[in-house]
Amino acid sequence: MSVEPGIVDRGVADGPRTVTLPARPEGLRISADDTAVVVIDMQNAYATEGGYVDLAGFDIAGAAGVIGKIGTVLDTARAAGVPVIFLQNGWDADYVEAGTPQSPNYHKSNALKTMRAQPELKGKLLARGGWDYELVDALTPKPGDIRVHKTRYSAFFNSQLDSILRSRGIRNIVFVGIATNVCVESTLRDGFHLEYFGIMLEDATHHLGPPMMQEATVYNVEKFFGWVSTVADFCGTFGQIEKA
Ligand SMILES: NC(=O)N/C=C\C(=O)O
Repeated sequence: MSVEPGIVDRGVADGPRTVTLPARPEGLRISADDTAVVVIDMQNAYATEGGYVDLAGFDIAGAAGVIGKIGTVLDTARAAGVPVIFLQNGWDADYVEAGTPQSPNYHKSNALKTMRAQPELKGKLLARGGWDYELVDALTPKPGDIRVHKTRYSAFFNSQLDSILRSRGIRNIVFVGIATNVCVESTLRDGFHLEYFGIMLEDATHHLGPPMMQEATVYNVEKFFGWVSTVADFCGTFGQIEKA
């Protein structure tokens, strides 16, 4: 249902916790009461030199730049009483959760491939309990934030995420994190099929691979799976809301 041209409004009640978030292709009329921020995989593995994607040969130069932006988004969300949910990607220390050679993950995961090529890294990459798996220091969760473990690219697959969101009445998910074109996009797409409204803050996400990967996901989200907004627009709207 769209009551104003250029605004998607599914009928949320007006009130001090309802905002119109500027986004593409339309603005979204949403309430802080049914919105959560989901932070995808801001772990040393993906955002710190010496972590998995760096060791696997990806360029992580741009990753550090999103950490501060995500911090700003999270401060705004917490002040507005919007739940903050951190996803952490990886497996148990014995890699049972990573799958056997019968799993495509065994063959496609660049972390598993890197450890097979460099056996001295075994047990270090994306293993729960280790430095690589930990969230970057600057984004340490605050009291009230929620952490969710995941074992595949989509945060909805075999995780607690869906029930955590449903039990809080969440309908809108604001996505930040790494990597735009892998775990962010996979999760936003699965969320679409589960009837969540997915909003990606484009300047608080970072891609793996060439810059066109960021552009491709922005295009996909805007055109097919959700909405694209920015840190300034999120903070400019949700920043006006006070905790209930
Ligand atoms: N967090 C991600 O987007 N991860 C991408 C690749 C991987 O985990 O191997």
